[in-house]
Amino acid sequence: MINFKRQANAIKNFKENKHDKNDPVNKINKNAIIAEIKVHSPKYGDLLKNRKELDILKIYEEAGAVGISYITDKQHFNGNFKVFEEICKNTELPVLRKDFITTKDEIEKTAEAGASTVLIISRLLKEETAEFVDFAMSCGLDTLVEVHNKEEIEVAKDTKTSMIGINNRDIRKLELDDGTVSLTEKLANLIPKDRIIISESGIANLNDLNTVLKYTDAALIGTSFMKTNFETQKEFVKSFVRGKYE
Ligand SMILES: O=P(O)(O)OC[C@@H](O)[C@@H](O)c1c[nH]c2ccccc12
Repeated sequence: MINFKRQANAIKNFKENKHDKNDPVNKINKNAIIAEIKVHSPKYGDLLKNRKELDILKIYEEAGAVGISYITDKQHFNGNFKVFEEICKNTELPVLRKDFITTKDEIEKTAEAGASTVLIISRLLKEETAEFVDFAMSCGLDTLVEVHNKEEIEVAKDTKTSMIGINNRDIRKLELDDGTVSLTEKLANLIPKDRIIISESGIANLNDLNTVLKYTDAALIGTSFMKTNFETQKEFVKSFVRGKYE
């Protein structure tokens, strides 16, 4: 039986369109969207705006997201590990932990929290990237290895990671750049098709989404989902999942 709490399985299943046709949400799902509960961004400041993370989680679930992402980094993104644990406990969707992880202890902690996937940033871990992927897999986690240029794709290809994420933003600029989806267009063809390819960051509208999904299996979106207000958020996310504005 396929374990849908595993992010890589969930995306594959989504793509092959094998989801339960009787399920009213899945029936109309078209695009595999990992929705990020992003409470703060270095560029826009507070994105939560008095809402509750778990309420946003419900909205993302109801809108048909294929997975959830949460940034636990406190310094730049005001993340909170306790909130991350709560998110993992309160959803059947696979949850991705985003942080600037450089120790194996943090990977173990991620697995213990009940996450599905851990982000491994090749720019940070360099020649240790493959070892961190192996370690995360031995803890029962899926891995998303993040890349931003050709050299980093070479590093990612030398690992056993099931998923490779092209970050359209440059993490060295800590999100003060807008990111450009043309980076996905440029780099995606360099990644072998046996890996699940995810386009991350700077996806603001359906045009951007359609562009990246020509080359990738899934898209990871935070800021533009968080910037819509609570009342319209579900419809907005749904429009990305369905690939059309209603
Ligand atoms: O808010 P955006 O532009 O939709 O991006 C989401 C996500 O890709 C971004 O938050 C991110 C990508 N890689 C990271 C590494 C650490 C912290 C955050 C990130």
